[in-house]
Amino acid sequence: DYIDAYLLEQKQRTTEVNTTFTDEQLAGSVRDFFAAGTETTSLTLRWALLYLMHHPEIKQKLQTEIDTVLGGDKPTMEIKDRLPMVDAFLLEVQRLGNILPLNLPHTTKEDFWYQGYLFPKNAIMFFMIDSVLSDPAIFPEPLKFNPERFIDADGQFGGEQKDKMIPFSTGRRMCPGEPLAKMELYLFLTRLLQRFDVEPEDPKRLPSLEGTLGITNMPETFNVRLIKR
Ligand code: HEM
Repeated sequence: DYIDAYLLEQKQRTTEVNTTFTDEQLAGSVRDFFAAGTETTSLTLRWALLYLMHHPEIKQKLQTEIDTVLGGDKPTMEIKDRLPMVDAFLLEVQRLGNILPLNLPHTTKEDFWYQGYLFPKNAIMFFMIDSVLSDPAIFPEPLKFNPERFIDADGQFGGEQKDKMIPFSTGRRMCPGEPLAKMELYLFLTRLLQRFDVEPEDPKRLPSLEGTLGITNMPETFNVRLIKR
């Protein structure tokens, strides 16, 4: 669909001087979508599996919610709002899994001063997502895995802490894939927990929750048992 829309737009701009709708630009955007769209969601799901193994009581809550609302029906976007615990769990996974803690690099287009510091033109800057997601002033007990922090007084997905979550960054360059990523995470997790129990290979030796920091924050390789329900 994206390529179709792009090619149509390109056709309408054939007479435009210096158009950015070039074949090279199209190849670059498609490559970006693959790079930015596959590793991110799969990495988040790997963190989700780890937290499910570490918190069987939360897994149980999620399965009860899913069974009560869906029974055996397929999850759809229409009923998503009726699964607040699923949303809260995924957001807490995004907070502690924190897959892009350093964000992506940005460059200053011109010199500017901020709080007495000069940021020269062409400086490479990282707006650290981690400085927000692990801030105890925003998220009390930030190291504690606690999806309920995103459940409001009415038992719905909401509350102040939810509004402070920025795993997709903020501003004009924030992730354009946010709606797609959220849809994928919700559909995948809900269907998985509806069909399978997620168990560690050895309950006495749970896989580590320590991440390895590169461009992304990646969990160590681990095994998981998926048992048909
Ligand atoms: C859990 C999943 C994802 C997370 C946490 C995530 C997070 C991010 C972050 C933090 C940025 C940098 C924003 C900035 O520079 O301020 C970004 C950029 C981007 N993301 Fe995502 N992303 C996810 C999934 C996706 C998906 C599914 C797609 C598309 C299929 C996507 C496409 C992009 C693109 C194209 C950019 C670059 C935008 C630009 O530079 O203007 N992302 N993402």
